[in-house]
Amino acid sequence: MLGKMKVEKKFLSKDKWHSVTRVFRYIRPYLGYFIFGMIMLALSSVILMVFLFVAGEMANAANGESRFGLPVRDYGWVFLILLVAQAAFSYLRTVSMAIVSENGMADLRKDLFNKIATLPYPYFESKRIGELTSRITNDIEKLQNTFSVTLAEFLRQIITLVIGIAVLAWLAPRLSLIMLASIPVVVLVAMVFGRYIRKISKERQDQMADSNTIAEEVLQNFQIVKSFTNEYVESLRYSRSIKEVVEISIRYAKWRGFFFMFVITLLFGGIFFVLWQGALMVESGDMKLGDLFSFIMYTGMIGGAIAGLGSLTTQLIGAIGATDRVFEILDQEHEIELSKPLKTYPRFNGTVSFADVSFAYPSRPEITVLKDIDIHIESGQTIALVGASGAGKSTLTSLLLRLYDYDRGIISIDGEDVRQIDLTTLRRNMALVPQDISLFAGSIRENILYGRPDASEEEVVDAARNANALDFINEFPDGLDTIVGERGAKVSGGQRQRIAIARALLRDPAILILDEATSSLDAESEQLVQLALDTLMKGRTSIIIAHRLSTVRNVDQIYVLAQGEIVESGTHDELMSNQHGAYNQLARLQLETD
Ligand SMILES: Nc1ncnc2c1ncn2[C@@H]1O[C@H](COP(=O)(O)OP(=O)(O)OP(=O)(O)O)[C@@H](O)[C@H]1O
Repeated sequence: MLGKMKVEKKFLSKDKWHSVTRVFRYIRPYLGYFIFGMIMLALSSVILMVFLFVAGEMANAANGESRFGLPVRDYGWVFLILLVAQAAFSYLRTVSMAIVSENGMADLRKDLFNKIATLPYPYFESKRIGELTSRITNDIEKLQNTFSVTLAEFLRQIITLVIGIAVLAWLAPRLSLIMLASIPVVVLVAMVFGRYIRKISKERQDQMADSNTIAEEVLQNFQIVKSFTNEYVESLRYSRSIKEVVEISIRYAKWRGFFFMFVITLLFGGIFFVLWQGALMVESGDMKLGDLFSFIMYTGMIGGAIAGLGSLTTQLIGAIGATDRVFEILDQEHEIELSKPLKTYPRFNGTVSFADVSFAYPSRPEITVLKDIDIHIESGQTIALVGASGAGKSTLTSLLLRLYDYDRGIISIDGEDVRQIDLTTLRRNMALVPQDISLFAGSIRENILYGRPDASEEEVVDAARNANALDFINEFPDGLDTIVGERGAKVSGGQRQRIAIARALLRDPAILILDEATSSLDAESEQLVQLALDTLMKGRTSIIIAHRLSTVRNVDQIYVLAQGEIVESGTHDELMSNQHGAYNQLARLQLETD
C-alpha cells in the first residue's frame, strides 16, 4: 500500500511518461516547424536579455564609462536593429508554433472523435456525455495551449534565468549573491501564498455557481414554483446562498489585500535593498551606474521567471493529466472500424429469432433483465412487445441491434447468430424509430438524408411523401431546407415523427424497430403518423414496442413481457379471450385510464 502511494505521488510515473511521449507523436509530422519555432523563441528571448544589457551599457556610455566605446547617439540604431530582429523572431515563433499545435491537436481531436464514435454502446452508459465532450474540448484545448504557449514560455523562462544569472554574476558577483539570497525567496513565498488565495477564489466561484443553480432551477421550474406557492422558500434558499458568497468574497478580499501588501512590501523592499546596496557600490567606485541599471532590470526578469516557472509547471502537470484522460479513451477497444460506408450491403430476409435468451446489463450484472426469451418472427411479420414499464421491451430490441452482448441463448437473423454477422451489415439492415425523436439541428432534408446520405433528391421527396410529411414540409417557406432547430424543437411532435419515419423509409431496412411514442398526439396528427407507419412497415419485419394496445390489434403476434419474461403470446383476439390473462388485464387497465 505504502509502495503504491509512493508511485502515485511521483511527478511523472512510467505510465504518465508514456502518455507524454505518445502525445509528442502527434507533433512529429510537424517536427520541423516545432524545432524552428523553438529556435526563434530562443533567439527572441536572448535578444530581450541583450536589450537590457545594452540599455545599461548606454547609461554607462552617457556616464563616460562605456565598455565598447560606442557613442550614445549610435545606440538608437542598436535598439532599432534589436527591435526589428525581436519582432521578426516573435512573429515567426508564433506562426510556427500555431502550425504545430493547431495541426497536431486537430489530428488528435479527430482520432478521439473517431474513437468515441466507434466505441461500443455500454461505454457511453458508464460515462456522462459532458465528460466525453470535455475530453474533446477542454482537455485537447489544454494540450493545444501547452504546445502553442506553455512549452515555449517554459523554455523562455529557463533561458531568462540562465542568461540573467550568468550576466549578473559577471556584472557584480557580490551584489548577485545578495540578490539571489533575497528576491527568489520572496517570490517563492509569494507563489505559495498566491496558490492559497486561488483556492479561496475557487471556493467563491463554486459558491457563486451554487447560487446560480438555484436561480436557474427556479426559472426552469417556474410553473411548479408558482403552483406550489414556494416563492418565499426559494427566496430564502437563494438569499442564504448569496450570503455565503458574500462571506467567502470578503474573506477572499482580505487575503488578497494582505497578499498585495506582502508582495509590495517584501518584493519592493528586496529590490530597494539590492538597489541601495548597489548604490553604495557605485558610490565606492566598485560598480558602474549603467551596470546597476541593468542589474535591477535583470533582477526583475529573474523574479518574473521564477514566478512564471511555478505557474507553468502547474499548467504542465495539468496538461499531463489531460493527456492521460485523452489516451484512456483512445486505448478503449472500438467495436467497428471507421471506413467509408459501402454502397450496398447483403440484404437480410428478415427472419428473426430469439432462442432462450437471458441478459443482465453489464452495469448491474446481478439483475437478470431478460429471462429465457423465445420469440420467432417470420420475414415480413409484425410483432408487438407489450408490458409494464421496466419489463424489458427496449432491452430486447437493444440486443437485436447488438448494442449489448447477451449472456445466454442465441439471437439469429435468417438463421445466423447475430454475433457472427458483421456489425455494420447488421445495423445497416435495421432502422429504429425511437420514442423520443430528437432531430439533428440542420434542415429537414439533412435529417431525412441521415437514413441514407447518398440518396437522390427524388428519393428524399418520395420518402417524405410516403411518410405523410410532404404536405407540411411544402407549407414551410423553405420547404425541405427548413431548419428544424436544436433537437428539432422548431417542428411539432407529430411532424418530428413523420420526419423520422421518412428517414427510416429512405434507409429501407429489412427489419424495423418501432418504439411507440408515449405522448399522445391529437387525433388528426395521430392518424397521419399511423398511416405513415403502416406504409413504413409494409414488406418488412417489424417489432413494435407498444404502449397503447389500440395500436397492436392487427399485428401477427403479441408478446406480453413481465419482469423480463414472456408471460403470454398470441394475437389480440386470442389474448383477449383469456379473461384472467395478463394482456386482458393490461387492456382493462388502459380502458380505465383512457
Ligand atoms: N442501461 C441500463 N443499465 C442497467 N439497467 C438498465 C438499463 N436500461 C434499463 N435497465 C433496467 O432494465 C429493466 C428493463 O428496462 P427496459 O428499458 O428494457 O424496460 P421497458 O419495458 O422498455 O420499459 P419502458 O416501457 O418504461 O420503456 C429495467 O428494470 C431497467 O431499470
